[in-house]
Amino acid sequence: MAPSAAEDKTLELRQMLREVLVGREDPEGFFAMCLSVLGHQETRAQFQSIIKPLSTANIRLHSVLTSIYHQYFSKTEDEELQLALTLSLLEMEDNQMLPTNQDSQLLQSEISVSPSSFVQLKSTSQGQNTSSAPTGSWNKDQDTEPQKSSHSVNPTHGTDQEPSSSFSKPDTVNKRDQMTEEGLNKPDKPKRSKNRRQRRKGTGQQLVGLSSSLLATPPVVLWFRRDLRLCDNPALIGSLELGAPVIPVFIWSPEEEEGPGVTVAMGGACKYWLHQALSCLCASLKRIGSHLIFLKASGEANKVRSSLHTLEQLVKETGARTVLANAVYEPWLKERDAAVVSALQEGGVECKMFHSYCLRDPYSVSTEGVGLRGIGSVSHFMSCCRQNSGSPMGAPLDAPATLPTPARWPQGVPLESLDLARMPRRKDGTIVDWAANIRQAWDFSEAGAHARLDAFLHNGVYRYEKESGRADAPNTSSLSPYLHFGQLSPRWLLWDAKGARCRSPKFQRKLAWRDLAYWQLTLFPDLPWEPLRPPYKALRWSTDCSHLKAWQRGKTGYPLVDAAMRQLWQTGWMNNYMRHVVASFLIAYLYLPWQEGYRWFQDTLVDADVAIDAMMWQNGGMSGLDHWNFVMHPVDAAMTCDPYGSYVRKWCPELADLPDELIHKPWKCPASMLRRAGEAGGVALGRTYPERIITDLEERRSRSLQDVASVRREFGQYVDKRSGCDLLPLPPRLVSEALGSSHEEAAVVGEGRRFLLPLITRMEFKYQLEKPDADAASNPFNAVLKGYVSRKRDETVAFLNERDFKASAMCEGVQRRERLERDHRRMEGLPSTPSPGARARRTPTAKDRFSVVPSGSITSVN
Ligand SMILES: Cc1cc2nc3c(=O)[nH]c(=O)nc-3n(C[C@H](O)[C@H](O)[C@H](O)COP(=O)(O)OP(=O)(O)OC[C@H]3O[C@@H](n4cnc5c(N)ncnc54)[C@H](O)[C@@H]3O)c2cc1C
Repeated sequence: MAPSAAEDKTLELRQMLREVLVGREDPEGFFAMCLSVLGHQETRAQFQSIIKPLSTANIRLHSVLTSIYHQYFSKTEDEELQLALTLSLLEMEDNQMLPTNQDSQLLQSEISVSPSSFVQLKSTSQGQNTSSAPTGSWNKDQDTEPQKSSHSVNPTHGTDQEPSSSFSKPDTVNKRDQMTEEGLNKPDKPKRSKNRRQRRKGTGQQLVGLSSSLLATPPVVLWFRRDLRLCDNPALIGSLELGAPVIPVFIWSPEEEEGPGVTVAMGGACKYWLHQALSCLCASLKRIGSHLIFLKASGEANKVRSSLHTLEQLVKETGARTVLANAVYEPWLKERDAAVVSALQEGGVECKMFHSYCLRDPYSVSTEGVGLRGIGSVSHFMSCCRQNSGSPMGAPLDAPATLPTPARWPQGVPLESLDLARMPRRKDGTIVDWAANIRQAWDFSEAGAHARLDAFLHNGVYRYEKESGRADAPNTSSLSPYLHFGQLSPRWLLWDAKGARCRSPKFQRKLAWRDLAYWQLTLFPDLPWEPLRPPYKALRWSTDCSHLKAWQRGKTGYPLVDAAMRQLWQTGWMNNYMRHVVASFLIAYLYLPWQEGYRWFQDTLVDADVAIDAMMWQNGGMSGLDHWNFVMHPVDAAMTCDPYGSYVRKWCPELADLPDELIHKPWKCPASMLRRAGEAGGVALGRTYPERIITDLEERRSRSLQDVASVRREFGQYVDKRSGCDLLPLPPRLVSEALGSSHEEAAVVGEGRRFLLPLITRMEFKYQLEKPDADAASNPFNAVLKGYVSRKRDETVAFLNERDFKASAMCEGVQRRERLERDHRRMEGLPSTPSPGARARRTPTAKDRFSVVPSGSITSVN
């Protein structure tokens, strides 16, 4: 009887084990191979039996492999598995799990871009999309029939073009080596990713090389937008599958990006990044024999049509019959894309969109079967994804080795003429190079993204779970700008994060946060400017421009806030914890409207992202779907994020000589200490470093709470009488999901009756509603987060763990000694000693030295 497929795989892995034994493969590579061939569950079940022969042949190797296995399937696995399932990652198709040595078979089998990556703009349900996915395939028979020195194939695909010319099989090895040199294929990857890379190559890298006769076929326009990469780019691979020359273009259309409201979609820092990223992408395309055409959206007064107009001209000029792109999800851009697709298709041009910007297409996420309770939290969002798991997202795709070029390139404009990296000129004609520090801080290329990812997975990720808030150490990935501009796909990131030696569930969850933001934007297109909770629109916000300016420029007199705002100004970035600190300061202490913070971030962040930024500022501004359950104190927060003051020393060098204990509160320094600090004559508050712009922090907090209580009372119809929660007017899409009706029906129902949903609401606000004039100090749910509380808690937990362990070890030792003593006395016929249980005991209290009884209250951060 022929062996089953599963037996085949096990056999093959046993053979591979020999390679490990003779040192041709390393243990990690072998383990990665098992994961890749057998999948997660099977590896877990079978790995021990596969490596069993080693337990006699090479015990050391056996124990190394066993420890890799145990490390991988550690106790955090369940959480990870849950996340992966949520994101449909584990449901990959079999042909994506083929091992390295089946690559050659892949050449002959159908190669397709993951169906789930295709998004049809006209349809609303993901299910419909899959059926019409682009399914370029290789003709097996022709592929094996060499024509001169090349293989000839006849690609068939879902478009009305049927190119019949021949392909030449490319020298993928050389090309791949070349790519590796350029850093695109991540030369430093640990061995475990090698197999994955080769597998991805199977799905994309062989799809290259055009013979000259094919150049006569109509070209494909590959429209780059926020997917400025070669790796894991479904539209790029989709264009290769069509077997035609490819014209990569980028169209700059600022009005379309901006949409209908005040989104500041492309601020100065982002434009600068975009300029650099485009230049890098162009260089990468040149390395694979292609080119990037830059175009400015042109034409009609009706701005919604300007990209369309440019594309129509391009199609006319080049004779292209197909336009491919990866979808973007801002509602106004989706609308624009829908108009482009339908107009082009009316003109006989096939137009297809692929899905890759988020892990889940936000338009496919539904609350059906989950309900609306807890909406706005990432847990609720993940439940929605789990309950309504869309198509599997498949494995990441490798970059192609070459890209077929057209016989004649269309006319483009120089990148500089898009005016993305504009530098003002001084009167004397010299240029104000405001981006010099940004240039120094970042590598704008796709290779730079991969290098950062690798660096993070080898280093920062080990501290991510506990110390991602530290501002003085690079414990987070800093990948946000690359994700924003699509220089790194979230799928690639998640894939690598899951395959890394140290896997942080908290980090992987961040990608769900990212998806959540896009989902919220699709539900509430005015998220960037309109508070979602109606009462908070009426809050008494400050109009003090001097406060706003001081905040923007890092001159508030609070070193932690100033350091973060200066880091933002100089490098275009700060970590998540610091964003919370400065946002809390703006909103809870300065009473400035969150929209000001949002707009400043949009202008200065290199990762400024309309969806994420708006969601976070809405939440911080108390009017989002979720409420931050904390307010960061501008001084105490430093205990968590900058305990030794090194972050402040870096960004506020004028304070560098102050001692650690006082660097976050220079106003507490004795005058003599200030005078002595610093080389250039000390620190002079108000001169070399600003005085605090506000000093009455506690009072301001109280007023902020009282203001909230007052608007919640005034707009009582938006407060649930029973639970005290804020009520949200539901958008039609959520109503329809809740009622199980169509959007249109829901809109009709909604017109007559507004549906209000209770939202997660800060306990502090609920209490304040009952005692509107109480001050913040007397509110038992006071949300101000004292940095040291969480640190102290961590230390207490660590201490208890250590003590518990030591205590139990000591106890065991004592018991053993007592047992031996008892046995000895029995054998010697001696009287037994009194049992320890008979001794008088006293319950330990918190006052006892080294007591294990924890004391004090603990405030937790979400
Ligand atoms: C007021 C405020 C505004 C923000 N504005 C933006 C913004 O414009 N653009 C932006 O990308 N992030 C924004 N964030 C979220 C977060 O601060 C950044 O994503 C993060 O600091 C980027 O650093 P990192 O890549 O090292 O993150 P990591 O911790 O390494 O996380 C990895 C990735 O997960 C995503 N991510 C992390 N945190 C969040 C989050 N809370 N919500 C959604 N996605 C998240 C990002 O894409 C990030 O790159 C904002 C947060 C706050 C509090």
